[in-house]
Amino acid sequence: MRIATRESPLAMWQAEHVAGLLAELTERPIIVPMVSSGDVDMRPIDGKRSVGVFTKRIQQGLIDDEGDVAVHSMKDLPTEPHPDLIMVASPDRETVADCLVSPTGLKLDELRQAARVGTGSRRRAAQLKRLRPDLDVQSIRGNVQTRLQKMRDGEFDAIVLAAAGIERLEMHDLPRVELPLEMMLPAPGQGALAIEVRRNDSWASQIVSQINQPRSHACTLAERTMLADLHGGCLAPIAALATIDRSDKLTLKARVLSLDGKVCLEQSASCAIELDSSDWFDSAQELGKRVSETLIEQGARELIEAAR
Ligand SMILES: NCc1[nH]cc(CCC(=O)O)c1CC(=O)O
Repeated sequence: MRIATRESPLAMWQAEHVAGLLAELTERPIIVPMVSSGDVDMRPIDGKRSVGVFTKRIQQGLIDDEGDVAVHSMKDLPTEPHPDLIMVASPDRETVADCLVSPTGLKLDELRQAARVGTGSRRRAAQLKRLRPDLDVQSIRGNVQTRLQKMRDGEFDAIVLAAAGIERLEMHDLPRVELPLEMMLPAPGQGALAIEVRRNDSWASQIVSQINQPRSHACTLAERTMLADLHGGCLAPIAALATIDRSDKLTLKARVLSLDGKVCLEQSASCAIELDSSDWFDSAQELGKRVSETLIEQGARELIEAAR
C-alpha cells in the first residue's frame, strides 16, 4: 500500500504515523513523498489560487496511481470533496490549540506594543486583533521550519503555529505558550488527519477505514459541515471546535469574525451522539448545520463576503 504525502517534515511525520497504524493491517506500507504548491509558493494566501494548495498535488497522485492512500492535515483539506476520492478515515486527534511562538516564549499580553506577528491565517489574524488591536499582524508563508526561520531572522516578534505541528515535530524546546481556546478558537479540523483513497478502490478502502476513530471523525465532521454551509472555504476568518464529553454529548462551538476582529459572532450547540451506532454521522452533520444556520441568521454570510 503506497502512502502519498507532501515531503515537509510535518507531512512526513503524519505519513509515517499512518504507515505505523496501517502496518498492523497490511504488508509493509511504503511512503511516496510529493512536492505541493503550498510548500513552494510564498505569496500571501488569497481567494481561488490558495484553495487546496497543500492537498491537490497529493490527490492528483492518487488519481494518477502514484499512490493508494493520501494523508492530509484535516484542516488543509477543502470541504468540497474530490469526485474520484473518498475520505475513509480520521484517526486519533492531537492537541487542537494554537501556540504563540516567540524567541523568549512571551504570552500574548506580554508582546510589546504594536509587535509584528506573523500568520498566514485570517482566522488567527482576526482573533489576535480582537484581543490586541495594536498588533501589526503580517502574512507569513511556507512550512513550519520556514516560518520559524523568518522569526529567528527578526522579521517577526512572534508567530502563531498549531500545537499539533510542534508536538509532532517534537520541537519540545521551542519557546512557546499555548493560546487558551477561549482566546484563539482553532480552525475546523485542526490537529486531525484526513485519509483519502480512490473511490473505486475497495481494497484500500476496506483496510484504511479500520483506522478511523469515530470520535475524531464525528467532531471534525461537525466542524467541517458548519464551515461548508457557510461557504467559508479555508480562507475565511472562521473558527470551530467540537468535543465529546464523558456522557456522549457532542458540543460544537464556532466563531465568525471580521478581518479586523472588531466583529465576532459566536455560537455553540450540543446534541447526544452514539459513537457505537452508525447514527453518529448524521448527528454530527445536523449539529454542524444547526450552528451554521444560527450564525447565518446573525449575519455570518455578510461578514465572510466582506472578508473576501
Ligand atoms: N496550514 C499548514 C498546516 N496544516 C496543518 C498544520 C499543523 C497540524 C494541524 O493543525 O493539524 C499546519 C501548520 C500550522 O498551522 O501551524
